[in-house]
Amino acid sequence: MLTTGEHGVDYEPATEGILQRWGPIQKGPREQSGTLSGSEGAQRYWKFAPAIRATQQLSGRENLLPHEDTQTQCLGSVVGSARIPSVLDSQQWWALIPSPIQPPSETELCVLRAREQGEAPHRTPPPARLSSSSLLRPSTLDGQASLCYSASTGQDVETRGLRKVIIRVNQVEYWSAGTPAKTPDSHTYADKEAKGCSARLVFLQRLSDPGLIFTWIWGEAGKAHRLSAEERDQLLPNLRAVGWNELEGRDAIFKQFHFKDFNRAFGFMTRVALQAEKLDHHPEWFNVYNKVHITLSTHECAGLSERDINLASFIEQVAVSMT
Ligand SMILES: C[C@H](O)[C@H](O)[C@H]1CNC2=NC(N)=NC(=O)C2=N1
Repeated sequence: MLTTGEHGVDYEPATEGILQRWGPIQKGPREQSGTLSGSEGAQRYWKFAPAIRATQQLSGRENLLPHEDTQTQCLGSVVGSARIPSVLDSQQWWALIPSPIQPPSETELCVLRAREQGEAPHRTPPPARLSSSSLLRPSTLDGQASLCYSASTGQDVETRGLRKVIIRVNQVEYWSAGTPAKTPDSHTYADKEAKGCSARLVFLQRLSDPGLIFTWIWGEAGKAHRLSAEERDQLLPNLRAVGWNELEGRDAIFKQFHFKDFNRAFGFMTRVALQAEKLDHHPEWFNVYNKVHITLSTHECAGLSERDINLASFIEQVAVSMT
């Protein structure tokens, strides 16, 4: 849908909450939109208006003036854009500009469809070339949230281009204070007062870094609960589509993974193990040579909980990056 902006130039408004491919991140000094003048300025402003507005929404700051001098690209959610201190100047702001050129990839479409069906995990895992994908969603915070991500190479996240991760809970910014020299590979936000708050996550990365995958995982502060029939209808189809099956006689899900060799199988298990420990949620598994069989269930509630769905989704992403 095209909308006519204040300056009479058409632009496509951003649709909040929908995963889109973003164009170059435009870096610029803080400026008021009033300093933009002439048709070219207006055109550029309105072309970028959705992203700029999203930036304002998120940052609570006034307009940005984008200009093109960076190779950096980003995939993200239209939940907005992020205030990203650049390497050069921590006071600079960044805007994420949605690219009108590239249509969404099949994977993104799958993610979109999955989201439409209730924001369940990936239907199709992201291919290696896709630099990012996400279970990103504005969500209700239940006291604790974890953000984790994995990279397909052993390089640390900083060299892979991640600059900043921001989570906002009720407009308050968490996890973004300062410019970390190296972003840790997971964050946990925990606040029992935050129950029922809405939270959003924003991230950036360079397009040249394939395989860096983010998972946005909502943990639970309280006791795990067995998924209701309704929750299962919503969450399980996407996992079934990628080979997870419910066990008979036990409330658990199961999948067999095959890798090229033991190295990959064990690398996969190592990464899953580290994440499992972080989440304090552990798989039951079996490995022989290149095969890994995994069963997920939550002991605490003697059945399937959202923790299993989240862990399965993480496991999927790791498995894809190993093949
Ligand atoms: C004490 C510890 O937090 C619990 O035993 C955790 C550890 N890992 C777990 N993993 C699984 N799959 N289910 C659990 O209930 C569980 N509980």
